[in-house]
Amino acid sequence: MTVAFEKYDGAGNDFVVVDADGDPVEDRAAFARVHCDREVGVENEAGARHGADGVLFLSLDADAAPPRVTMTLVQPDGSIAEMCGNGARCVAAWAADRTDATTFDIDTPAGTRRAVVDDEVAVEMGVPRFDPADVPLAADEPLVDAVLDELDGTPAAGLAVTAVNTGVPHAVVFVDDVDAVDIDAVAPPIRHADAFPEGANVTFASAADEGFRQRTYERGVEGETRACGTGAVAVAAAAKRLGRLHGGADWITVTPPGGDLAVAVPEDGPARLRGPARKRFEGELPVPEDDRIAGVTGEAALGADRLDEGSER
Ligand SMILES: N[C@@H](CCC[C@H](N)C(=O)O)C(=O)O
Repeated sequence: MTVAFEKYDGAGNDFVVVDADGDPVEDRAAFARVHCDREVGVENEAGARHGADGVLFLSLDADAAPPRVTMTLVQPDGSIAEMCGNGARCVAAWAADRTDATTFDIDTPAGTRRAVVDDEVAVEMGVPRFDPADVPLAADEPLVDAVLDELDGTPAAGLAVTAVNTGVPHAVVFVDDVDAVDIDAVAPPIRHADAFPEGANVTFASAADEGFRQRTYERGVEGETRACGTGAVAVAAAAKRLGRLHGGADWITVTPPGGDLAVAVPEDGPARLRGPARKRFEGELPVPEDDRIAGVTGEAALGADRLDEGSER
């Protein structure tokens, strides 16, 4: 059995998109594990890049005003993310490709988010939260620019971490140069720290001309992605809290490896995230049974098995 899919990306954060209305995928976690695999997953249009940062299962109510989309992001390890900023922007682009509308309400596990499509896509991201119960954080006080003793003896020792929830938990670390960070070594001890009972995405930021450069190691992907929207908002929110935002501009530029994102974190309202999002290609994908796809090589099955090991938060 196969299912129709489209591939979208938002500033390089890429997703397999499946219309959930009438979709035959019963085991969504198995589907995501197999097709997101960066070695053997879905190929891009040039055959140059495999896999994806997640699968968006979407249900569109085009008759609502504005049209509504229910969004479920299943990550490469099979977990469901409460929110995804670039995913939400891809959702709006997907809905705009199917309707005459330019404004959409997107229902996510983190709440409903309003998105507007023009030459780019802007999405409302909620108010960043620092309270320990909201992150969540195993602490009585917010974790702001603090060194965690539990990181002693790890490659992350001595780094100052700010914890913030921008729909999902982020640990933000400001460094002099994000490109100098050995992210696969430094991020995992923070991502799995006891301070974060549900784990955390780990976002590194360094000051740039009009904002910040960003690199994020994502929970659920268990690796670095080319962009992360909740991470970009986390950088701006943490920078604001720490007095690192200068100039008073409404919007700042946050630049992950995949392209520029614009972020606003006003005093009195939800954060906003703006940037490119577009469809790349489409096709049909086999629906796996028990993490295996009939007719796909043993290498694919090995990839799926390997990802099983990382499926716990
Ligand atoms: N790439 C996303 C974030 C997805 C969620 C994250 N991996 C988690 O499990 O918290 C974004 O653009 O925000």
